[in-house]
Amino acid sequence: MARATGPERRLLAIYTGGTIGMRSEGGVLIPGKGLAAILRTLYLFHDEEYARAHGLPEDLLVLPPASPDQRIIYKVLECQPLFDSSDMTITEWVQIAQIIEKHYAQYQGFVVIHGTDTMAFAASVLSFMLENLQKPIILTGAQVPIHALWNDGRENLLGALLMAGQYIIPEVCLFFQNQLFRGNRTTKVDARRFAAFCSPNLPPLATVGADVTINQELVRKVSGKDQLVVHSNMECNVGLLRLYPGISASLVRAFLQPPLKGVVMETFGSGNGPTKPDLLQELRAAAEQGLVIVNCTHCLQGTVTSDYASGMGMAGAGIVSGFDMTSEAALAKLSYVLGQPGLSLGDRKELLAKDLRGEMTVPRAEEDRSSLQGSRVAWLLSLNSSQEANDMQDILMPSLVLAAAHAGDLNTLQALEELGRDLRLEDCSGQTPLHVAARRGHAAVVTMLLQKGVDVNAQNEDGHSPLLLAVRGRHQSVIGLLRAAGASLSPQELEDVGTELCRLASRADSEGLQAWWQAGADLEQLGYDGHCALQVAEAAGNSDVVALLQSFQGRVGTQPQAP
Ligand SMILES: NC(=O)C[C@H](N)C(=O)O
Repeated sequence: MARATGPERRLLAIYTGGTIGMRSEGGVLIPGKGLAAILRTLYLFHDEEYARAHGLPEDLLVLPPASPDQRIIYKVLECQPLFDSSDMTITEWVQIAQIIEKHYAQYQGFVVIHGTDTMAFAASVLSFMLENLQKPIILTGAQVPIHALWNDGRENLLGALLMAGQYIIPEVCLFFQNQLFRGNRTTKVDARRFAAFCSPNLPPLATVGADVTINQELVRKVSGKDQLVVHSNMECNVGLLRLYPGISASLVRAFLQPPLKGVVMETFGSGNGPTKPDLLQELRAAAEQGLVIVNCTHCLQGTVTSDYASGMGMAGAGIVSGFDMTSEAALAKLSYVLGQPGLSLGDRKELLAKDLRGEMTVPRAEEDRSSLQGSRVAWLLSLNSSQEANDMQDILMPSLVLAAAHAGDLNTLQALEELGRDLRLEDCSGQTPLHVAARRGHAAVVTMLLQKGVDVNAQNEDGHSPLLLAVRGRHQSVIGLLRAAGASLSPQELEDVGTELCRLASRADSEGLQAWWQAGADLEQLGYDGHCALQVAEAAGNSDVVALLQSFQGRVGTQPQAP
């Protein structure tokens, strides 16, 4: 973390509300206007003499000298209306991000004065909305109003201004009680004590005592050239579901209904949950219908693993591990990832599995698994001199090929193919590399495998073809590639498609319906109760889906082939 230089540092303090500026009315605290006026009267927050001597405009405040050769000059931008943060939503946080975007060039840092109740959510959302940050954005607030005699607001706000003014921290942070945290790692843990926040799975970026101690290696590095990108398109239909002992399948089903598009599921311990088949079936069905589920532990510390039989892996491959993310960060990430336009379901899950803004610790083994290049492959391929080595290659090769297909690792597949390895190998469950690549939506790998002449309609042990897996993953480009290569759904795969289409229609899942149509399914097939998807969509009032289905009517067999 570089120390900021220059005689003047300009900051924008965006005041959104919260206890820090509240006043008492009728015995309760309500957001209070005029924070800048209060700060102007406090010497620690404004050096009037300096302001006059330097002819600073009326709306600027200046801190007393923090170092002999530097002044921090700031402006308080008061939002209208001011909020108790319990009332804030993604809409307000998008507005804050847009304010930052508008003033980004003018200021060297930003402080967001915010209520504490939802501050961890706000910090998490802002961290995903603001990509390629080169300047500090520091959220702070208080447990007690700043004008009270005994309060934490003064210390917190002054600390946030000093950190934003004196250091170049290219992150969304939260400053509270002398600690600077990465914002998307925080959670509020105390309703009354001044130490209201903690960062359970990442140490603070900085700690203030007699000295300011910076945890250099934790601070994210600035990438010099990249422009700030503000992602305002955040998906609001995301939710949080906390599992508890005895939770019923019907309750889970009720919660997972449209318009919900993604859910953070808080599970027990290291990512475990009840193994009741009906509950798992609900989760599996929802995931298959395209609902994105992120598994986070409801423990304050620790990470989701796959150590137990009761792990959520039981519910199927549809559930993404949130590792050690807080629920606040997971919800924000889900909202960001689902809000990104033009991505397939597989792409979205891949993004969720990555550490995007320092919000989670991905175990090293996971990272390694996603890229097979490097020492292990090189080692394996170098073993070509002895019979023993050949035997070893024969044993390991199918899983290596499948793992490369899973990771979308085209280079490794090409290397293996050049060495004469058979890309049509299947594993013990009949899964071919094409199945795996189709399921994950890796269009480049699918193209390469098709060019090598693999069987486009190969069936795995469950009788599933690569096309069906691509449909389930809603990977439209892959569906197009497979269809162009002659793939078609088998009568067995189409057996109960009517019921599935009705479910998709009831969930307003246009993407899912489109995938089936593209794969050649007849969308007029009736479900188990004799209704078709169009009737279900009409009854549910899903007008977009009705329009989509009507546009497909009478077009069976005319679906586009390769893109
Ligand atoms: N301490 C606080 O700021 C709590 C307040 N209810 C808020 O979140 O706005």
